[in-house]
Amino acid sequence: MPGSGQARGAWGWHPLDSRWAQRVVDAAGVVPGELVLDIGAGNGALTAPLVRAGAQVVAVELHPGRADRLRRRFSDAPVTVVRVDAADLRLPARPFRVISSPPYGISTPLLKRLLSPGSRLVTADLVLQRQVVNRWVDGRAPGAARWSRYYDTSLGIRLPRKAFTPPPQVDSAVLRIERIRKGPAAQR
Ligand SMILES: C[S@@+](CC[C@H](N)C(=O)[O-])C[C@H]1O[C@@H](n2cnc3c(N)ncnc32)[C@H](O)[C@@H]1O
Repeated sequence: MPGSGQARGAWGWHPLDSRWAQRVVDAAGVVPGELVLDIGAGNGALTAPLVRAGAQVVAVELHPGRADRLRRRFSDAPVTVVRVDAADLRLPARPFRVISSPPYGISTPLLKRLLSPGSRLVTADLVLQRQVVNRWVDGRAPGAARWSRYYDTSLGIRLPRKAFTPPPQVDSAVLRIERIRKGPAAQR
């Protein structure tokens, strides 16, 4: 499969209700001017409250129609829309945050990428399947021995199924990741 986003069914989605999107952004505590990646931005459910919070947003969206709609919707806002597979995303060279509700099917490769050596990730607030969040919080996720030296993980807000339309079959929560120490390449 050329990119995880092109897997069968990857375009099926569960957009976040705008009130829940606002809660996710409020809980993340954005400081105006921060660089925030919204990965799998869809129609901009999280992008909109991020803009209101004063973030400089990079909205990553692979679907061509959704990427076009994002460009039109946020043409007057500090939003850069990037149409790319999240698996191939080039990470910013300066410190950045991620606040996103990505497709659940790409959670693991996305997290591996964000936590890879040299990443300037400062925090991530990711809406994920609750089981996946538990694995990351309990230190059972792949590569924990390495990344847990540099990052803390914790359970953020829990989202009821009705926070999405249509409601998914699984429970969701925010996985909060915070850098505690600079990684080897980031120290240079
Ligand atoms: C679960 S939806 C969430 C949309 C939006 N963040 C929200 O909360 O309403 C995930 C989005 O990721 C996009 N997507 C799917 N695979 C992708 C990939 N590999 N790279 C980037 N975006 C992808 C889908 O088109 C969809 O818009």
